[in-house]
Amino acid sequence: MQITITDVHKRYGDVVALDGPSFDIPSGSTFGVLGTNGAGKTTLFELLVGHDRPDSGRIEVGGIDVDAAGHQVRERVAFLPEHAGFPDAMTGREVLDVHARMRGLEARDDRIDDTLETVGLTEAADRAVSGYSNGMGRRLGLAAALLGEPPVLVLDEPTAGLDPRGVTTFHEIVERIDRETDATVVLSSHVLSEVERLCDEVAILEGGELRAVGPVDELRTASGDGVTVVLHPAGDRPGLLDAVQGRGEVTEVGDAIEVTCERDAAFDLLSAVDSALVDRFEVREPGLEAAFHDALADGDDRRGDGQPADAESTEVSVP
Ligand SMILES: Nc1ncnc2c1ncn2[C@@H]1O[C@H](COP(=O)(O)OP(=O)(O)OP(=O)(O)O)[C@@H](O)[C@H]1O
Repeated sequence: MQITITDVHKRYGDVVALDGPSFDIPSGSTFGVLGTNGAGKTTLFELLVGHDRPDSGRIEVGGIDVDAAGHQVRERVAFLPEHAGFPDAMTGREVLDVHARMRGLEARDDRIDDTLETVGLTEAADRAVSGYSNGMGRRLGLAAALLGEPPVLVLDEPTAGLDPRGVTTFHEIVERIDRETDATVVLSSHVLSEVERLCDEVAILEGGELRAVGPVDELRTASGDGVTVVLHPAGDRPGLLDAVQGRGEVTEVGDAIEVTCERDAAFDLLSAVDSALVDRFEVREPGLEAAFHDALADGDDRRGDGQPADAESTEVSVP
């Protein structure tokens, strides 16, 4: 089921949470929403699942406007919020039974058994949720979302806080959903390797704006490889700046001068400077991480500050 996001704006008081992103999420894809902290990912998801309304713009799920027909959309879209809680005294099976009844699902017992199996909670189904680990709780949340076999599944940072084994289990479940169903899965994550593994396409948000969107393979290739040469000038700094000018992207970072260029141009750059001034090389492989940083840097350039984004705003986990 295709999702279309068109020029969506949302403010909370003075804070602009979404500033007009427009993109399509193809039917049946696994789609990643990436971004810095506060980029607007959760806000977008809250609007997408009909929990909140945009100030302007439009989100359509399978051609239906979420704002105009939220109840129809809620039947099609299941949401795993970042922090899903369950009553401690209930068992996993009881939690799913309540969810199934609330949605008026038929053949509840069979569906619950199947879903418990899908998320690997069959053994723990009749234990109280209070004894579940963090990862089991997340899988129970996913099971609740999956019960009605939704055509759209929205997962907000589904693996945040899970240990490596929990993360792997979650990845395997999402991959199985991708393989075995036609569901459109939309997930957010700060873990770029996770998005690279699971997602066909991604959108990159920053400050509520869309910075990049497209198939993971294309973004990865477009990012290209490159080399950053870090120079420590001794004495003639203007002369060194002159020598590197036009040989790459030149940035002054404290005392250092950093020049980023394509791999093939690195030899010309190095022959233009005294090798004693070269502090180190950083070789960048093409990949989603490079694409992510490129997208944020493009946004900085458009804003005209020319500075790399600050440490907080570029926080991403790259295991
Ligand atoms: N209910 C709210 N009231 C006030 N401000 C809000 C509210 N919800 C979100 N915001 C603000 O809107 C901006 C976008 O927040 P959002 O939670 O959508 O970002 P995010 O990309 O999900 O961030 P994170 O990666 O840290 O979870 C932030 O500046 C946030 O502080």
